[in-house]
Amino acid sequence: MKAAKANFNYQKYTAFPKVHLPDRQWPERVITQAPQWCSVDLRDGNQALIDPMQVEQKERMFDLLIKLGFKQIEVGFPAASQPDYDFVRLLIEENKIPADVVIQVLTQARPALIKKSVQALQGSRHAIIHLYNSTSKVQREKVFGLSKPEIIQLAIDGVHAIKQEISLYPKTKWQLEYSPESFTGTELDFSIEICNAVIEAWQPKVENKLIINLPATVEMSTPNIFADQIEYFCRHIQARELIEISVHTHNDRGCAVAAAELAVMAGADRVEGTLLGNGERTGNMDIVTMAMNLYSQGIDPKLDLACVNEIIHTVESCTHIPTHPRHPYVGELVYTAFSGSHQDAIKKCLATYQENEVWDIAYLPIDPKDLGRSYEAVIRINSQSGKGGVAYILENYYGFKLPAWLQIEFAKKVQEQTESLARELKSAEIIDLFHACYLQDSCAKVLEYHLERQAQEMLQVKFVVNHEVVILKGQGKGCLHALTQAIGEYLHAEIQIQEYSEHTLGKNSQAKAVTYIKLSIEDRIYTGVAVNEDVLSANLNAVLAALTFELEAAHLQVEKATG
Ligand SMILES: CC(=O)SCCNC(=O)CCNC(=O)[C@H](O)C(C)(C)COP(=O)(O)OP(=O)(O)OC[C@H]1O[C@@H](n2cnc3c(N)ncnc32)[C@H](O)[C@@H]1OP(=O)(O)O
Ligand SMILES: CC(C)C(=O)C(=O)O
Ligand SMILES: [Mg+2]
Repeated sequence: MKAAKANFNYQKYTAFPKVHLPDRQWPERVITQAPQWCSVDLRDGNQALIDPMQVEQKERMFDLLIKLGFKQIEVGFPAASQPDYDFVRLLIEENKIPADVVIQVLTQARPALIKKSVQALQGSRHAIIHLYNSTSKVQREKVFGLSKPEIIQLAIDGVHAIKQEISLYPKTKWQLEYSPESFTGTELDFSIEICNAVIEAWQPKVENKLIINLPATVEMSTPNIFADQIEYFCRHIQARELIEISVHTHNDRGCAVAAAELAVMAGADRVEGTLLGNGERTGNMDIVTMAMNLYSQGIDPKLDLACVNEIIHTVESCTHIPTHPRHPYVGELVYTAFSGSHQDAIKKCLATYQENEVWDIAYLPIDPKDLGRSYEAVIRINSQSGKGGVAYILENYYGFKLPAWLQIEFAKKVQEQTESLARELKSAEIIDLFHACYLQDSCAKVLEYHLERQAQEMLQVKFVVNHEVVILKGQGKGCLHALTQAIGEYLHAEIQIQEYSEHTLGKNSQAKAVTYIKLSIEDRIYTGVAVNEDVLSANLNAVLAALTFELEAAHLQVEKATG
């Protein structure tokens, strides 16, 4: 794209006016149930695409929306394009609309377009015809060149044209949705005036309510101001009991979800949006995010969003718009922690979490498993990670429960590696590094041992050093003590056991034992890790592994001295 010369100048803009509503009620309200959702993926989402969907793609998207549980779906703008018209016909003629689902189509207030839209819907059981016209000052004055009464007349004429067309198809249950398009840029009292005129022209009934949809066609203010607009509208519109208030927010300021949520607190009954937020400019309100926000508060979102991968796949294949890896709830990276303190906190919380208790895990607003994500991706290791994350990987994927001192030691080696490679280390690379550091085949290992319990433990142990068999004998308070005493004599050094722990690696009867040991000779520290079917062998091998280098050096000295 060729860059235009920038002319960054905030003085070109002015603040959006506040709504005078000193006794506003919405800030004290909480959302306790899901609104009526209406998907506009197949219309608003579609009209924003570089290549609008073909009938086959629309079918796939429609099937997904049904699967997720949408009961109202705006399926297109049938007067605008042939694929949109054909798709509506296909849904009706091939009986693809479930009995509890209502389709909706959009039309401008122009007689020819209304006629075609109603024709497209003929034969449907229940349909919502969605009429819109722009009402904002800028649109009235600069786009339409019409006065306020003329704009009202345009809407009224549209309602009458719809009434006339639908009278030809009495078997269909017709519902009207009216949108004063560009509501956010419209004087509130004028929005109310035009909607009252539409109510009077349509004459809604309790059993067939008129939907009045208040769009943030362009998001122009903070969400609290939008909420004020909605509450003001709800309090002043006539026949509130005969209408459903719907909102349709766009994301120009990045607050479409927040605006829709506050609008529901302010009295909206219904919310229009798209899956993952595709739509004009910065997109429509993302229904997945808003529904998951409800879910995360323990509220039934009335949509089943568990099949996240299918949602992403279908949306991407129909829109050709990739999903951001940090997209709320569904992005590839949103349940992943790279940073040390986050990993540590997640690891500690998950360790104590019991199935079916209220979810309360640091840094994870919901359980990734609810959306089919595994914990595998939760903790990933790069140079920002700490011992907690590394320990989590070793314990959860490979069964090694490193003692705290070894977590610290090994995390340093991991960090050296991530820094030198300047990238993430995959879990397989972490276990490889662990093997390379502590579990090398070349470590000295016991061939045979004999242990006799007398006043002290008497140990005889046979192992290979520098390809030669060495036999040592020692005694002590336990086998480890006996072995370090025996090796100490061989090395002419005093060996101290600083740390020791062991656990089983795995859960079945064939589970192996793993021993972690930290030894010291003077101020030198030696770490040993060993895995064996037999706990005693694991203990002995851990000591030998820690001291392999010293044993090899001492063995060479002995060889030299004895010729
Ligand atoms: C905020 C929204 O998302 S609104 C929905 C917008 N979606 C779309 O526009 C997608 C589909 N639209 C289209 O394919 C085309 O615009 C069509 C087929 C509907 C109409 O096409 P055309 O008549 O050829 O062209 P165009 O859209 O430029 O028409 C603009 C005219 O319609 C008028 N108009 C625009 N909106 C409306 C409306 N809601 N009600 C009545 N008249 C309207 C304009 O004032 C303008 O009138 P003018 O010709 O007297 O200047
Ligand atoms: C047609 C209307 C509802 C619309 O899409 C908008 O105003 O954003
Ligand atoms: Mg829109």
